[in-house]
Amino acid sequence: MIQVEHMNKTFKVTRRSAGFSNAVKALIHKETDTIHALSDISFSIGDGEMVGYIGPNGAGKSSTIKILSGILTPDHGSCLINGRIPWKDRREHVKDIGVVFGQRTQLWWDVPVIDSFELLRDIYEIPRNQYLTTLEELIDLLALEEIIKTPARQLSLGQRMRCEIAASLLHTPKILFLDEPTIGLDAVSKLAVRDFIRKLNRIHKTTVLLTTHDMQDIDALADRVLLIGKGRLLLDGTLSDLKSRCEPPCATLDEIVASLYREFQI
Ligand SMILES: Nc1ncnc2c1ncn2[C@@H]1O[C@H](COP(=O)(O)OP(=O)(O)OP(=O)(O)O)[C@@H](O)[C@H]1O
Repeated sequence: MIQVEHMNKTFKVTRRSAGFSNAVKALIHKETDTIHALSDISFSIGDGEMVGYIGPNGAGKSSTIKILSGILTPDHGSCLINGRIPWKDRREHVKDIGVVFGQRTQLWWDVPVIDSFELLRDIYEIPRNQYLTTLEELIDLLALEEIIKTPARQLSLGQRMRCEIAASLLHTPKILFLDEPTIGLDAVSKLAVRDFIRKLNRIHKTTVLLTTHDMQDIDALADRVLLIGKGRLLLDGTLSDLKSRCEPPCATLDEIVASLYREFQI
């Protein structure tokens, strides 16, 4: 169970003007701007739900995932995941969650993927028998047999993403956070990733929170959608709720979402 209440997050950034003299001035007198990444965000997600978290660039999606993963601390508000506060109970919390950031890797670049998996087994202290059973299932479902002995740097993006997803699940977490897992993937790889996430949810009842700009991911995977814009939660409903808000002639999900972004001026 994920419970987020009145969560706020700001970032302070140093204001910089172009030119050498301004750079010198900035060394002496720093001016800062405050970015309101998240403002009063509340939602809850039940066990086994698959929820899409959508919004335009800079809306606050990754900041939310980082807070839920325990990487960032919010300024105000509460967040409880399976009864734990992510950034305070990090050691225990990470055993319950898997995280995939589509734009980053958790695999060691120069070693065969299987060696990264072994290292993760040590880090998560996964009992060997449990590890071997999970690994066998992941190799099968994600078709990793042919690529598992290859160093991550030699893999295509689609192959690497399948390995990233496997890496995030070796410790059989109950919750999976996916931040743009299909970014840059070709049609075949996207379908493989979507198919796997559906199976994972069906077989293991894994809770999935998915951020993406690909509305076909949402169509294929999300039972429920949270729409965020400028750090505020604007909609929480099913995909049909979302579709019903758009006046015709919205034909595609992209058009529906674009019209919602216009409606909410985000
Ligand atoms: N470490 C940081 N320092 C300063 N500002 C940040 C930092 N991380 C995020 N922000 C700002 O917070 C806001 C929300 O960013 P966030 O990455 O959460 O958005 P997002 O919805 O994931 O965007 P995208 O779809 O482009 O990935 C943006 O204005 C961003 O510039």
